[in-house]
Amino acid sequence: MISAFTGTQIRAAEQPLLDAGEGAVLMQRAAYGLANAVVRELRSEGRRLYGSSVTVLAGKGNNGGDGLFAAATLARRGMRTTAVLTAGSAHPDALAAFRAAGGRVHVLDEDNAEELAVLIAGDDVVIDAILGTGARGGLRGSAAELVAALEELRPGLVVACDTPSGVDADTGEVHWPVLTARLTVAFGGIKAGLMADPGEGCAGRVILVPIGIEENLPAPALRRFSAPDLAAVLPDPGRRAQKYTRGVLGVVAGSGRYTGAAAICVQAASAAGTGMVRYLGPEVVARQVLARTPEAIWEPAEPGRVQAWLLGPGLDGVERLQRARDVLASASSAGQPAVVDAGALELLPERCPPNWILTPHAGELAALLGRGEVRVTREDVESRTVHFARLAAEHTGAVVLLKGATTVVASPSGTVFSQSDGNPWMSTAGSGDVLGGIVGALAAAYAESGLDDHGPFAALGIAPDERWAAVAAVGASIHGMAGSAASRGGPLTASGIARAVPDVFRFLGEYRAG
Ligand SMILES: NC(=O)C1=CN([C@@H]2O[C@H](COP(=O)(O)OP(=O)(O)OC[C@H]3O[C@@H](n4cnc5c(N)ncnc54)[C@H](OP(=O)(O)O)[C@@H]3O)[C@@H](O)[C@H]2O)[C@@H](O)CC1
Ligand SMILES: Nc1ncnc2c1ncn2[C@@H]1O[C@H](COP(=O)(O)OP(=O)(O)O)[C@@H](O)[C@H]1O
Ligand SMILES: [K+]
Repeated sequence: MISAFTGTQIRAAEQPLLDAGEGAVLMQRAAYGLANAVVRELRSEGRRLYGSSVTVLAGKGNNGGDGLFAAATLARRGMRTTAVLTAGSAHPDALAAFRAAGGRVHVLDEDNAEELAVLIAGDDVVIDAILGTGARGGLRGSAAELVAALEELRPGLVVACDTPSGVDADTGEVHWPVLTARLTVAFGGIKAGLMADPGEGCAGRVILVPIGIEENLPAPALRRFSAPDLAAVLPDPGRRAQKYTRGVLGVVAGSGRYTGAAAICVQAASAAGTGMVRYLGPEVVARQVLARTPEAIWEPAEPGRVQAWLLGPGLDGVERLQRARDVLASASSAGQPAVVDAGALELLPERCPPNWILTPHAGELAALLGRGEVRVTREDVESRTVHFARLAAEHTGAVVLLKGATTVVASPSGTVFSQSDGNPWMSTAGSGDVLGGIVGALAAAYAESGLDDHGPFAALGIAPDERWAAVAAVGASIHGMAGSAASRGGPLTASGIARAVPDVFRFLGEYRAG
């Protein structure tokens, strides 16, 4: 698992070493890692170090110290180096080292921000070391002006020191302006704000430089499944598997108006390895569902046994909504997991069971919170994704999967997962229905087994009260990977994402085997 931590957690992990007088050693390790990352990045672009230029934007704290020490190393290796001190003063030892290595220093003031921005934009590399985990709020005054001007000028390779200045390291909230980084070099632990939107969008690729505090780190604030973890947890039918042990998913979706949503989510659930899909809906929709997925079973009356439910995609009309309400009530009393999307989100009881997974986008989450008297807009949710996903999980008692470029999953216990495996082509109609089908299929597969203490989630150290959130995160990741496979850099359709799902399972299966 990829782990991420709050600034407070990282600082607490640093404290014993600071108390032991090792602060300078930590900073040297960070600076060395940062300088090496810049060198590797330049070389990977086929550029020579000697004669290339770098400017470090250095704030007055330790983040600026890291940046100045790193720039001193780069100066010694032949780069033309400049420092812009954004707060007048800087870490004394780091500044001395930088000057001793031959670096040039400018001090940002009220009048020279635009002029400096033009100079810096001509450099090959810009290191953003203005603010790190000690930041309170965003950039202000001349530093804000400089960064805003520089961002407009589209500078060369921007490397953020520990975190892009202006991104809240804990939450991913962004205080504009921010210099969008191509690479962020994080020290000791990745900051949680680099794995949640909108912060993740400013961080570029994130690499971790260990600095010797790792043993002191507590349980992470946020986790992400990577390919080996997915391979380890994916349902793997045993030799004597049969369709009922693989998981049966009941689907309440679609209406005369939105037939496609039902067809797509059933197709996706089938593609994601469910043993059987039972479709509950009107005949006119069922015809389309079966035309696309003849393997599905249409249940016009009381359905046969199911292990999990998916409700909501394309749901509309009084009669259909009442059916969904009845199914939710029986799922609740039977203890069955349910994936609740779109139209069914407004049918939720005040408290949901912890094995229900709600899959709103930002607008739907704002509406959901509004029912609990939290008045927020879609934009509010988009700017504080982790905060509002957690709040909704706390209020509803269910797992909340908030869809987006980065999808955040909050469990009612407070745990947060985040996945970012897709691409912007996936923002297309029906894409969310595919996600619903995938998560529904996984919920059915894991309902019978897999989530107990002998299952693969336990083996990854995921606590019992985090496991349904983990299932949702696995679904989000498979959805993103299928989107990437379907897109290969070009447009895609939701059906194309669904068709690519078996390839993702195959890829991960080979990963497991090899
Ligand atoms: N601890 C360690 O040994 C290690 C730490 N490491 C590194 O240190 C970083 C944390 O360093 P840090 O704690 O010095 O804080 P940092 O992020 O540089 O900035 C805070 C400074 O800026 C100021 N300031 C605050 N907000 C502001 C704003 N909005 N706009 C303008 N100014 C603002 C604030 O001053 P104040 O306003 O409080 O007077 C303070 O002086 C961490 O991210 C990592 O890179 C690594 O080297 C490993 C070892
Ligand atoms: N920019 C993006 N990058 C990656 N994935 C995205 C992006 N925008 C949307 N998605 C994904 O596409 C899906 C869209 O779902 P949703 O908003 O419910 O659309 P619809 O209702 O049209 O199906 C979500 O799973 C979301 O995570
Ligand atoms: K920074």
